[in-house]
Amino acid sequence: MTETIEIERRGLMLVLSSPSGAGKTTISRSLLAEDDELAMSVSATTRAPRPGEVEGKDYYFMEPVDFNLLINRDELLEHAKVFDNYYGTPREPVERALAAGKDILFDIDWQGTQQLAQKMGDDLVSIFILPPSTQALEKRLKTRAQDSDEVVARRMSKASEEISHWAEYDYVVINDDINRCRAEVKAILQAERVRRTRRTGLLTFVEQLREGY
Ligand SMILES: Nc1ncnc2c1ncn2[C@@H]1O[C@H](COP(=O)(O)OP(=O)(O)OP(=O)(O)O)[C@@H](O)[C@H]1O
Ligand SMILES: Nc1nc2c(ncn2[C@@H]2O[C@H](COP(=O)(O)O)[C@@H](O)[C@H]2O)c(=O)[nH]1
Repeated sequence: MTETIEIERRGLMLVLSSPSGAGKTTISRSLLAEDDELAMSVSATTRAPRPGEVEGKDYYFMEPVDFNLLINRDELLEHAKVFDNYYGTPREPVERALAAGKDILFDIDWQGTQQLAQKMGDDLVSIFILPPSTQALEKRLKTRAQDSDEVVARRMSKASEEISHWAEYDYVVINDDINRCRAEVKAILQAERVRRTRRTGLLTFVEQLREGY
């Protein structure tokens, strides 16, 4: 029987950004369902819950005054105003997961990604998801049927501005076919996990190899 060699490594932070409706939530759910080493960062937001959204699973929903408290106590790793609401990443769960060697998935906008990139450096791997066309994007937002016409129109009006940040990301994936898109994101995650600089156990392993073990 072949022995499986596990090399110790640091956890990584995988960020997905896109214009609203391009498919981040869909891709995230599917990755999480089949990957035990990956945990989702659950954001805090002042947005009202959509039908079916669960407190503590989809978001921590809160009043602006409570969101401000998190900012003042430095309990958010990053935060931003997106489409008239505030969103932020609670610091403690991320630090705990990274310390346990888990990888963490973030569904955040370009402002949050810029803040995390400054703070976390090489631990961050960022992917920008593009829709196949503007028409497809609008259709997805309408078919999702969870936001009012006004909200959909507002998000569409911001899509071009969001997309203008594509070149700030490590990878860009087009979500035309969901299976292919998911496979590409999975391949990026797999490759980043075996990046030499992340594998803290490699030095000892190689030294032992060279000593004849
Ligand atoms: N490749 C695809 N083809 C067709 N529909 C898709 C595809 N990917 C996602 N969708 C659908 O598009 C809608 C929007 O997807 P999703 O909610 O994942 O987007 P999002 O990027 O998370 O949006 P937001 O930023 O608003 O949270 C959903 O109804 C989803 O089922
Ligand atoms: N900077 C951050 N952006 C976030 C965070 N959580 C979500 N988001 C982004 O907000 C928009 C809208 O999300 P929705 O759930 O209301 O459709 C989307 O682009 C998310 O990526 C966060 O913690 N920080």
